[in-house]
Amino acid sequence: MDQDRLKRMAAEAALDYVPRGEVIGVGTGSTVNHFIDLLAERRIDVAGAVSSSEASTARLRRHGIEVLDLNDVGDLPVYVDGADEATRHLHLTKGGGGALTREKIVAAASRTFVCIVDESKLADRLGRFPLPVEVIPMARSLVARRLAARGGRPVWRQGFVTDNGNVILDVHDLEILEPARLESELNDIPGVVTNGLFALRPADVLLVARADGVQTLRL
Ligand SMILES: O=C(CO)[C@H](O)[C@H](O)COP(=O)(O)O
Repeated sequence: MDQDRLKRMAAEAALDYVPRGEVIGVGTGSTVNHFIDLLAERRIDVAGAVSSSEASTARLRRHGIEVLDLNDVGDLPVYVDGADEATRHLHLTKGGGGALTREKIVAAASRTFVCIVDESKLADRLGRFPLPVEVIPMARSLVARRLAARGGRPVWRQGFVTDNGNVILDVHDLEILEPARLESELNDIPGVVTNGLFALRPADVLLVARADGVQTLRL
C-alpha cells in the first residue's frame, strides 16, 4: 500500500480521539493534512482549532474550521500531529516541515497528544532522521559549532524561514541515546529556540498505520 494511503488511515483513526464540540490542537504536515480534510469531509463537530503552522491554519480555514489563538483558549483536550520518527517509548523527532516550535507549544498545552504515522516512521532508536533545530538567525554559526562539538553534522536548511522568522539547522549523525537529556541540553545552547525531539513531552498515543490496519501504542 502506498505511503499516502497509510497516512490517511492513521489520520482516520485519530478521529476517534476528537471530543465533539471542543477546540482541538492541530499539527502540521501531509499526514495532518489528511486529518484536517477528514474533519471537514466527515463534518466532525469541533468548536475550532489551535494550529501549529500558517500552512495548517490556511487549510483549516479553507474548510471553514475556525482557527483560534492559543492565548484565548487555555488547555486543549487533544492535539493531533504527525512525526518524522517515532519509537515504542513514544519519543518523537519532529520538524521536517519546520513547524517544531509551535508544535511543541501546542503539544505542551494539550492533555492528550495523539501522534499519527505510517509504519515507515517507526524506529528502534531516534537519529536516522536529521534532527531539526530552530535557531535565531544571528546565532546560526554559533549554534552550528556547538552542535558539531557534540558530534552532530548541522546542515543549514537554506532558503527556509520558519513561521517565527527563524532558521533551521538539520543535524545529521547525532547519537541519541537519552532523548530527554539531549532535548534539554540542546535547548540550553544560546540562540536555540527549540529542537525537534519530543521526549520531555512525548506522545500519549501513537497510531501506526500498516497495510493490515492501524496499531495503537501507549506507554
Ligand atoms: O513535524 C512535522 C512538521 O514540522 C511533521 O509532523 C513531520 O514532518 C511529519 O510530516 P509528514 O506527515 O508530512 O510526514
